Formats: sequence, C-alpha cells, structure tokens
Amino acid sequence: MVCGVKTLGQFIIEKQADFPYAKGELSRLLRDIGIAAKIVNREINKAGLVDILGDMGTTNIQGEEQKKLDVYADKQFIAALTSGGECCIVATEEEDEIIHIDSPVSQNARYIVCIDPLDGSSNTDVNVAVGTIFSIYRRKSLEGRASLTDVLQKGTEQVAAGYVIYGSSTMLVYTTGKGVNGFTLDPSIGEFCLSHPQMKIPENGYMYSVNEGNYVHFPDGVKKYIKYCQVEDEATKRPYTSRYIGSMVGDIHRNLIKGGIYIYPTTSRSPNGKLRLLYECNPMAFIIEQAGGKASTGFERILDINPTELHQRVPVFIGSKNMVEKAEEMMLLYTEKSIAIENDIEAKLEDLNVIGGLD
Ligand SMILES: O=P(O)(O)OC[C@H]1O[C@](O)(COP(=O)(O)O)[C@@H](O)[C@@H]1O
Repeated sequence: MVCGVKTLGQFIIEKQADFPYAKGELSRLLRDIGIAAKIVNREINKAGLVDILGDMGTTNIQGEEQKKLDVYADKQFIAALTSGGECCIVATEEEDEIIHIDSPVSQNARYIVCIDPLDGSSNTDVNVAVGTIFSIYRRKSLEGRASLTDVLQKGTEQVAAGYVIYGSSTMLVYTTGKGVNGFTLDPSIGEFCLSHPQMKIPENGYMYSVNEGNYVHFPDGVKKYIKYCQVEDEATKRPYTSRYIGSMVGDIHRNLIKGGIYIYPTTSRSPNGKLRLLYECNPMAFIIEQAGGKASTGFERILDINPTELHQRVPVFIGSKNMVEKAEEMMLLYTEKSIAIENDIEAKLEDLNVIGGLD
C-alpha cells in the first residue's frame, strides 16, 4: 500500500485469490494493458507538442480516416500484449484481420484480447476525452494455433473487460465479473490507484446521450424515446438533460457515475448501427451489467449475441436499468406499430387488387 492508496498491481494480485485456479496470467495481462495505457496517456497529454495530432492519411477496414493517435495507440497495445507473453491473439479496430502473437514468450498464451485502442477518434485533435476499450477471453481451442473461432465468442464468455478514459484525469475501470473498480492515474508516482471501489450505476438517471443530428434517420422507437426524455413531467424529473461527448467511453463513464443512457441505434444509413460488438459493445455491456445497469440492442441482450464477424456492428442501448427498459419498451411498441401499419397498407392494397394484379 503506497501512502494509503492501493495500486492497480496490488489490487490485481489481491483479487487473484478470488480465482482458486489462477496462475497469474490474467493478472499479468491486465498489468500489460495498464502499462500501455500509461504510455498512450503520456502522448495524449502532450499531443499538441508532438507530431501526433491529425490524420494518418490511411483508412481502416471500417472505412474511417485513421488518426495518428489511433495508429500510435494500436501499436502500443499490440507491443505490450506481444512482449507480455499472456496473449495469443489480438483483435483491434485498426487492423483488418486478427493478429497472431507468435513471440517466443507467448507459446503457451491462453488469452485473446479484443481492443479499441483509441475510442472517440473524432475528439483526438480537440482535447476532448477519448478512451481505450478492451475485452479479454480465454481461448476455447486446446490444440495448435488459436483462430478466429476463438475470438468470435459471446460477450457472456468474457473473463475481463475494461476501459481507460483519457480525460481531465486518466482512469482505468475494469471488471473480472466480480464488480467494477476504478483506478485514477497519479502522474507523480506513475501508478493507477484505487479511487472508485465497487462502482454502481444508479437504476434511474436523468441524462441521455445520443447523436440527435441523426434524428431523421432513427427508428420510430428511438424518436419516441427522445421525445419521452424531452417531455415536461416533474414526477419523473423530465425533461432529462442531453449530453453527448462523441466518445462512447466519455459518455458511458459519466453515466456510470451519475446515471444515464447512451444510445447508438440503427439508422437508415447504417442499418446495423455504428459501434462494434467485439471491442466496443461487449466490454462496455459487461462493465455496465456488473455495475447493475443494462445493455441491449433495443430488443436483445448484447452479451447474448453470437458474433459472426470480427468487425460486426450492433445497435446499442446501455446504461441505467430503468432507462434502458423504457427505451426497449418504446422500440418494441413502435416497431410493432410500424409493422402493423405496413401489414395494414399491404392488406388494403391487396383488397384493391393492386398487389398481385401485376402478375
Ligand atoms: O460521430 P458519431 O456518429 O455520433 O459517433 C460517435 C461515436 O463513435 C465513436 O467515436 C466510436 O468510433 P471510434 O472508435 O472510431 O472513435 C464513439 O466513441 C462515439 O460515441
């Protein structure tokens, strides 16, 4: 214990006792992620002084302009996971395919890491909070080289998940399925120190985070939920406050502490939403559920989704339990309504013999 605070390293070792068969691999893996996060934090803190702002001039498989910080962070986490020896595959937002870690120290590595090295890329050049999101699985296959099949596991199979927020202070928040704990980086000692033990998200919140600029492209259920948030109603403390940072980590971290909901739904332009299941939605869903909140597609629990692709996108409604349930209620109601209307129109057209007449 350093002058009364518990460091991340000490906490991880201490919690290892919760896992009778643990051999320390997961602890070392979390340590490696913590080290890479400190290196990325150092560059972000002096971003304006070093050549790390702006575009790289390349695009990733998502078709997004890669920022220099995206690529820098990607390289730092891959390097830390390669030299650490506990990781056999890394899947990252910035790499088209999975990366096999074949370093000599990783021969018996059993863990898979899915990572968004730099979340909130649109904010990197404007000094607004950005983050890193990570998800850890144990490989399923026992023999030979691990493969994509070992990566495409349901969110319920995660052994750990976390995020780092590079904001007014830098924090690392993670879970191993036994609650959520937050650590603040103390630059004077270069250590993440336990600052937010056993984090819980309030069941009710009064803030909603959604890019309302896309309103016209949203499904009816989302439009109705936004209207619901904006109605004057003292009893339910509405209207709620709208807060949207443009960094999922920033918005969800705030909602974890204060209560709230973050929504990135499908839109007419992105029918599967924008955010990636493996390294954005699954880890955040594991953390928020462990903190007492909820995470769904609007219809289905995020953690129950069977992944089929590495960079698969899903719609996400995540945050305070009662707020997500209200949004789900709206999605169901208005999706059913629009289906009913469609069926009704079809029936009327059939009556008018407009459909089928064309055969
Ligand atoms: O600008 P939009 O479409 O609202 O998207 C913002 C969302 O996309 C993200 O930036 C994710 O994308 P990146 O990981 O590429 O940054 C989220 O952090 C954020 O909430």
